[in-house]
Amino acid sequence: DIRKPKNFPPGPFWFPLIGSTIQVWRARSRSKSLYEGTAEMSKQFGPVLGLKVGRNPIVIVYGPEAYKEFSTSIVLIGRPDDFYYKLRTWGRRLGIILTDEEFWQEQKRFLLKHLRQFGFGTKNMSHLVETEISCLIDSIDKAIMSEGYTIYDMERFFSVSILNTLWKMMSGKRYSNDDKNMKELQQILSDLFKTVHMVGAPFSYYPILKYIAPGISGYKCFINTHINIWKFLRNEIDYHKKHLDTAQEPTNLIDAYLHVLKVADDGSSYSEDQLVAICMDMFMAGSETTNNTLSFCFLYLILNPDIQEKAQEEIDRVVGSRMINLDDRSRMPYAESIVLEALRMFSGRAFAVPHRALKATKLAGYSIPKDTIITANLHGCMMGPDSGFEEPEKFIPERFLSNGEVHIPDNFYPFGLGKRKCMGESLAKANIFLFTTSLLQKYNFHLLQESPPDMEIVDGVTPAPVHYKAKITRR
Ligand code: HEM
Repeated sequence: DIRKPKNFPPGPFWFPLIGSTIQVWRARSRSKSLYEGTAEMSKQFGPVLGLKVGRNPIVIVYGPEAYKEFSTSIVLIGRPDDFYYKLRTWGRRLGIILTDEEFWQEQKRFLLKHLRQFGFGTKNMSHLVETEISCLIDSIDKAIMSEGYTIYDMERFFSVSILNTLWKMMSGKRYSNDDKNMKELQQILSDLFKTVHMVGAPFSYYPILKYIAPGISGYKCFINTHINIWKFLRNEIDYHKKHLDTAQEPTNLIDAYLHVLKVADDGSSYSEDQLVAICMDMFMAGSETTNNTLSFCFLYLILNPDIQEKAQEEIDRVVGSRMINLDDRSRMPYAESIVLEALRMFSGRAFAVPHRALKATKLAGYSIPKDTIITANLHGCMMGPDSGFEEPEKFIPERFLSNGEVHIPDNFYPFGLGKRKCMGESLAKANIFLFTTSLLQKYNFHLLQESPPDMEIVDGVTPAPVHYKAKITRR
């Protein structure tokens, strides 16, 4: 314990070499997930928890007050060396150069400007999502036709459609709902997210595991996923390079980037590797998050038919049978409250993307040395004792309504706060709103009596409900 930095946040004893790994591992095994395990530790040691896993000091904040101070700090805004912590070092060795944080601001500005140009956060985004919904509805209608109902495995129900809404802006391309390659790629990504964790993976803390237990430590899965996604992105970028016409206005982000690359100075942050890195980050950040939030949403909808009915009453009254678009959102507070409650259910089981201290600083009066990794267990803000949400485990959309209008409490930050706030908030919310309402407009979602959903949560980079099925009938 003597090696703890002075005034470091309180936490369990640090053993030589392994730090507090055993205590974290025990807490996780007791409560079945890392978010619940570290929530227990935060109750014991306080809202700013000091840990050490392997060689790495890690601070985990819990609860609204500590979270606000952490995420609005102007010092705690770095990312770990590599985006998903030590894991990415291996990506680099494989030739996958990842987004360097010095360049991030310039790249982020570029990304936001151009994604907007291709539809992000604009009216065009509504059309883009509507196209995907129409395709999904066509395939459900076909499946329902013969028997009058269909049964879907909800784990991958939305995945290709959701990725398309992002990929259309990034690459100008969409994939069919049953595209085998895309389904496979997403399955690989989803497997990785279940094997590793936002705060790292066993092999990132104990490199020896790569050699003695490549399977169990998640190492094999990590390498396979990166190789597969990297190959996919490289092919995509090569295709764009081959067909690039600089005389034409670009119509997607990859082309816009390649245009800039042609005229960029040597000293700028633009490079082809950087483009691969951006695509990789967007691919990783943008699909599983929204997909899993929708999985939580539909799980609670099939468990609560009365909530489906209330949403359908609002849809029928406000929209009728025409296609729903984003302009309808302001007139549909009940549907909007379902979106917010689904986001609470997802992020209440998640950790924020880890940050790194750019220099030594203070947090809640404790000393945080330079390069300490800090993350937030969002359970504290969404479901914890200080969250302000009553009966937090229950799906109650009405908690976001006051006098019939949407009311968002102060400590509700599913997309983070401050400089490192999520870039995809508008797309994620648009997708969750439009997919949920458009499907409820046409269908009822039922519990499958013979295989009721297990209410366990799959722990990992992005939490998800355990695999469940739903029976879908026309309304
Ligand atoms: C339900 C869906 C989503 C949730 C709950 C979510 C949540 C978050 C959170 C909590 C962060 C970390 C904030 C921090 O570090 O303080 C984040 C970062 C990020 N998200 Fe999302 N996100 C979602 C969807 C998306 C989508 C659709 C995209 C892509 C368009 C996206 C792109 C990003 C990026 C690029 C970052 C890193 C930003 C940076 O480092 O500056 N996210 N997200």
